[in-house]
Amino acid sequence: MTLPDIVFGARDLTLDDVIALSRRAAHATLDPDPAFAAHIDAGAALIDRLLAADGVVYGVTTGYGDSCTTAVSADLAWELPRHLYTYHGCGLGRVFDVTETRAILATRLASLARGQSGVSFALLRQLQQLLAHDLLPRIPAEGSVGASGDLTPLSYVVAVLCGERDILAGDSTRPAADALAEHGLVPHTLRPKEALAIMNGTAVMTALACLAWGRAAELSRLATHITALAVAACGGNPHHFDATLFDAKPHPGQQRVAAQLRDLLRDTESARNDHRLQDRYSLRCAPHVLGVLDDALPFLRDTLERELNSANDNPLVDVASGRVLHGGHFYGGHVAFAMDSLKTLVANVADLLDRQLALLVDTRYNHGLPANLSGATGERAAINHGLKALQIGASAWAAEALKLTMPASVFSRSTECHNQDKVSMGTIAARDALRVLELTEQVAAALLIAVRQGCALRERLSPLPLTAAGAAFRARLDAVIPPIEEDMALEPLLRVLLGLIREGEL
Ligand SMILES: N[C@@H](Cc1ccc(O)cc1)C(=O)O
Repeated sequence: MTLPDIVFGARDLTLDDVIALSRRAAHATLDPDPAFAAHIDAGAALIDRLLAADGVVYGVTTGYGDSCTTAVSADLAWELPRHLYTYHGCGLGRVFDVTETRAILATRLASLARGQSGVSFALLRQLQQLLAHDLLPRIPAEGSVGASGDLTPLSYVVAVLCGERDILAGDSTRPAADALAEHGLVPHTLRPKEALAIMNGTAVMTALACLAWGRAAELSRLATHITALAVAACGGNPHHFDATLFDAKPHPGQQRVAAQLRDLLRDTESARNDHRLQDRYSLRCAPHVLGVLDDALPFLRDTLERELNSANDNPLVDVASGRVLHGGHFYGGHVAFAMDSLKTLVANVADLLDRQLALLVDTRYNHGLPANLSGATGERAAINHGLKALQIGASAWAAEALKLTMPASVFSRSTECHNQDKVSMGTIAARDALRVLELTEQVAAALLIAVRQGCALRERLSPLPLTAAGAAFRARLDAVIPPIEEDMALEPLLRVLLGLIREGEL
């Protein structure tokens, strides 16, 4: 199968491009137009010219950050970049997985391809080659305050470009030098500003944010489908999602969720429930919970795509005016806000689904279904406990997700001798968001089992109010989830479902 090309330099990148590259579902290339290479090299040439003319360029002939008042002599300027990535080699924590690492490389390349970072085309080529050959730096996840960019994690990218440190190799690692040589790549010789240009930006948090956004969008759709089956299994009321009702409070995302529920649930007069006109909130207000996420996603996409397609290091070069522009675009405040918001929105989905499960297993609220949705009958019912532990597990995962919603951005610390005295913590927010997504996907996996079981049990009592689309989703679940008559250890099934959720196959 030939993969589609994503041509860096030819157009802006989308979130979907980053996701595709992270899954190796697309191939990274550089714009072959010689004008692109010339445009990039013009930035590096400007640094050379300024250096020759007045001898002082920040981060080239000076120390870094607070050390910018320390002069570096011309003969040491070429050694300086190696020191930058070397002293930042202090990351800890888990190591980013292959998907995250590919997204990080793609995100940094997108930024440098703007041509405002004063780097050479050869550096872009080397970065593109890492992606093309799937040579992925081993990057520890912790140690960035998210302003000054993701200095420490990105130092691992620079090191590998130069043939130092390690790349990922299955469950292990191997020396980058060997891997580069195997692919006929020569370690890159950094020009004076190049290490700073790679490290001094928001690529790690932005890459993680792109992946988180994709998973959240997927989850929003899945949670809506789960809700439809939860309403059906619980003997709930499809009329809660009436179109006229939702026109009265027309948040577009909320309306989309309600419309999707109408698409899945049949609201006939006979489906109306005379003795219980109003269901509990986790069913009745599902569009009001899921709709907030759905309404936020387009806005968050805009924010993240702007960051993705920005020159976000410091200093920047403006070739047209021949100026070096000193600023703070490495500050990831927008990504921090996006991820702090996203994790709250997603954790609310975990909570909603957990509450739906609590209704389904409880004979006081599930309107006629057996306790814990156990399928066992007769004498055997006494020893079977059905989904009792699954509900406890879902509550544990939901609680852990909710606990992680503390905003990261408010924990700014003054760092680096008070040069970086206000920082974004965007990378921590993005890592939180990914963890919250993981936990919420676990809750969703539990609900898939519960609604599949609940629908089968409800059908013994009355027909399900499902449309063709609703029935098709139910059939999809029936194909992967067995009915649970006798108690079973559900971990293997949960892991299969998690895989399907993450591949977007439900
Ligand atoms: N982010 C700083 C540069 C910097 C780089 C490395 C450091 O260790 C500290 C600071 C700036 O551009 O102002």
